[in-house]
Amino acid sequence: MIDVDIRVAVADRHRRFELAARFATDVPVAVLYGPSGAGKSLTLQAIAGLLRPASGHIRVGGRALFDSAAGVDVPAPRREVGYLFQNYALFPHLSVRQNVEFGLRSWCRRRLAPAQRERVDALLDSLGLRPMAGSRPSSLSGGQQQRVALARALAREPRLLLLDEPFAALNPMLRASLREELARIRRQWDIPMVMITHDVDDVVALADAVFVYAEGRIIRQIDVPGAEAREAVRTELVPPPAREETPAQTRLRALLGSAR
Ligand SMILES: Nc1ncnc2c1ncn2[C@@H]1O[C@H](COP(=O)(O)OP(=O)(O)OP(=O)(O)O)[C@@H](O)[C@H]1O
Repeated sequence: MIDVDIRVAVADRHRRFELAARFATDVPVAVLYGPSGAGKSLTLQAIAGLLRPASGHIRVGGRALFDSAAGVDVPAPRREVGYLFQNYALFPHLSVRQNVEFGLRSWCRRRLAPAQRERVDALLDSLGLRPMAGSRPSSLSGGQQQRVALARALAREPRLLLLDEPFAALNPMLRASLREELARIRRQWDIPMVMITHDVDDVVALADAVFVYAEGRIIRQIDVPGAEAREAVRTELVPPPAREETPAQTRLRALLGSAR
């Protein structure tokens, strides 16, 4: 179960944004969906421990990661939450294997334990990365880089995986195959996921519940209880038909037309 109820304010010199996100779910794949700038990434950052809410709580599997009333704020590295960033954020000077092993090493523990080595090998195999384990990320395709980032996020045995638009940088054909791969990986490693996407096809393929954002709030929850409900979500998420043209729009269209 993931249980989030947070209020966060971010501001720079010119603007301020307030997020008040609240959702609780125990589905395998929860999707955060909504327009750009609605507060989805800030929600993931707060869950990962990269952004401190002003108040509220974040609980994963019954464990409090943040609770302002109880004074709990578990540091990011101890949250056991994997985070797959939009741009993968791989280390360019490390090989594929070193990237995957990165989170398992520390300054005092240079060698991996046998169980950790086994997990890294299993992840490299499972994601088809073994042949390129010694290569640098720059020599890999976008889809391969995405798999390295996924393997790295899974290597530390997270209790929850956060994915911020994991397919955004990929071409449509690759997206379709990586969606299937992600669904398989999720089942194989049995890890719940919270994923941001703008792509209704991602929602249809993967989501068990959708939380719809607008202007810093979750305005709607759509449950996807089974395979037959999947396609129905598409119609729920399609934007409403355009409103009838206003008189001002008609004038503008006429002006633009006559200017040609
Ligand atoms: N440090 C900051 N200072 C000021 N505003 C910020 C800061 N970080 C984020 N914002 C603003 O907060 C709002 C929500 O940002 P967020 O990244 O959560 O949006 P999002 O829903 O993930 O959008 P997208 O789908 O485009 O990634 C945006 O308007 C963003 O510009």
